Order: sequence, then C-alpha cells, then structure tokens
Amino acid sequence: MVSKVDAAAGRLAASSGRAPAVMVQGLVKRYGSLEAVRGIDFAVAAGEIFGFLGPNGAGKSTTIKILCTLAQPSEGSAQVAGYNVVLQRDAVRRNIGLVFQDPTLDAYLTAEQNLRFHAELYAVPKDLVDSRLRQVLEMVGLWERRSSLVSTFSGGMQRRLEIARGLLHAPKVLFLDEPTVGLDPQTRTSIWEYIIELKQREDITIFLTTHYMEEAEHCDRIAIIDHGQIQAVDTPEALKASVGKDRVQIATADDVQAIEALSSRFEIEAGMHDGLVTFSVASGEAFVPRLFAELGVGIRSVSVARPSLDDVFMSYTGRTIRDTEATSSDSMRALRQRFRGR
Ligand SMILES: Nc1ncnc2c1ncn2[C@@H]1O[C@H](COP(=O)(O)OP(=O)(O)OP(=O)(O)O)[C@@H](O)[C@H]1O
Repeated sequence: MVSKVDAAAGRLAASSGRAPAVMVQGLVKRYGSLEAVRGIDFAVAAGEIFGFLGPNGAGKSTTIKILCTLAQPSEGSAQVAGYNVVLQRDAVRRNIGLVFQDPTLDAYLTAEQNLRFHAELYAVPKDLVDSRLRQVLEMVGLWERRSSLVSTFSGGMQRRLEIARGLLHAPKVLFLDEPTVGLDPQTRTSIWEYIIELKQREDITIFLTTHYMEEAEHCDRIAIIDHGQIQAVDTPEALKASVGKDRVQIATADDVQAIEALSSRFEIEAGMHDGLVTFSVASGEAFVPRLFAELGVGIRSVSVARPSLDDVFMSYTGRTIRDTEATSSDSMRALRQRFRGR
C-alpha cells in the first residue's frame, strides 16, 4: 500500500525532479506520558520554502529538534537531505544550517571572526573559506562591515549575520526558528528579501517556523500543526480557498433589524464585530447586490474580505494567532547550546 506521505513525496519528486529535502513518516515523540508529536507525516520538496505554523506547545520545536538530530523520535522516521536522522546523524548535521531566534554570535569578535570560527567547526575546505565568506556576507549586505565587532551591530544586522553563518558551509537545508521575531517591521521585510533571494541564488531548502501570518504568505507551502498533529499542509492560496468563505461587514441604519433580516431572509447568522454587522458567505461579490436589494434596512457601507491565513489558522486550530505568540526562546536556547557543544 502507498502511504499518504509516499504519495506526497512521489508528487513532489516528480514536480521538482529531485528527491524530497525532508521526509517525515509516522513521527511520534513522547516525554513520559505526554505525546508531544503524535504520528506526523509530511515531505518538503528540494528548493521549497516550507513554513511550520502552530500554537505554543503544538510540537514545532520538538519536530525541528528531531530533524536537526538533537532529539530522538519515539516512533517513526525522518530523513533530511536524504539521510536518516537517527542512523546518519553526522551526515544530517553536515548538510543542515540552523538559525535560532536568540543571538548565538560572539559579540566580542568581528563579523568575519565569527564566520571563520564557524568555518573551522564545520570543516569548510580552507581554499573555499575566503570566497564563501565574501559571498554570504555580500548576500546579507554586511561585507563592508566584516571587520566591525558584532557588539556594534543592530538586532537586524545580527540576525542577517546569523543567516550568513548558517549558510557558510553550504547546507542543503536551512532551519530558521522564528527568523524575524523581535525585529521591527522594516528589518523583518529586509530579512524576508534575503530569504527569498537565498532561495533563488542558493540551491537550498528552507524550513522555518513563524507566527507572523503575513510571513507565512511568503512560504511555498505551510503545515499547520496543533496538539502534536498536522491539521493541514498546502500552499497559502489553497489553504485560504479551503476556508471557502468571504467575510462581509456592513454599517446599517439599524443593526438589530439587519441581523434579524439576515437570519429570516437569507438564513445567515450574523453578529457584531468592530461595531459592524459581520457574517460569512461563500461569495461576497455575488451576495452584496442581493443584500442591497433585499435586506430592507438602510446600508451605509459594505466591506468584503477574502479569507486570510488568520481565518485558516482559526478554522484549523480554533485559536487566533494572537494566542499563539511564540515564547519558545528558552527551549531554543537550550537546543542551540546542545548543538554547539556537541
Ligand atoms: N524536554 C521536554 N520534556 C517534557 N516535555 C516537553 C519537553 N519538550 C517539550 N515538551 C512538551 O511537548 C509539547 C510540545 O512542545 P514544543 O516545544 O515542541 O511545542 P512548540 O510548538 O514548539 O511550542 P513553542 O512555540 O511554545 O515552543 C509541549 O506540551 C511541551 O511542554
């Protein structure tokens, strides 16, 4: 029998002409009696930007830890860059880059010294180090600042340098945990420009977590994870289409009467939101003319919104993204220390 993930991986391989960069099959992780990851399956195509979204405690960090070889699965298996994360741990580690949300740079070294140290750790061939160093520093716009101490860098510059460092050893898969958390909107935009450029310039797969819905829009595909299970995996467009309803908000001359009329004439359940009568319909565009013609209550304004990723998230997890603001810094800090100290 062909499993769901095999079928998905087969489609991915056929569409990209290459083996999947990440393959996860029946993955389970238990901490004592707690099942943090409950049998998940997914595949990430080579060259994809794949986003992992989920509320706090959903199992995102646990899954990333397993993929980065920092935790052992209780059941199931995972391959990264073609290597088994349990049986071929060193090969996996050589082929991945990690960027975590907390700074991991040595602030009292220059940008270049930080990168050279990393090159040694990862045994980048000596004759390649100079050219590679220049390439990644230019990519993140820090070549001119290579001799400055990291302590003089802004938060955004440090994050860019972290990304440059994560790329130095030319990993096949780059894991980014909340790459823009804590940064101002302008810096977040510029980090995303680097991520998208990275995908075009380097032959790399990017696996990231984010709780910013507008960032999830940049991903080729998103997996929504909740209570240790994957609730949905698809492109942002397809996920939004799956919600299938537009949100209509109207300002009326009499809101109570309008809500009653929507119920009696159209069998639509409406409520008040932001001081406006609010409801969902399959096609806002088609419904609005009927609304004006048949509601029987004065309408002062109408707005129609297509489903957002927030609506998608809500429909799959029952929570808004605001409830899920990530506070995983402690666990990621521990994870990073273990990885660096190996
Ligand atoms: N080392 C551990 N020992 C015991 N329980 C753990 C351990 N690590 C994680 N958990 C539990 O496993 C579940 C999943 O945690 P995980 O950190 O993977 O979630 P997450 O989606 O990354 O959330 P966050 O964004 O808050 O980090 C949570 O209930 C968490 O408390």
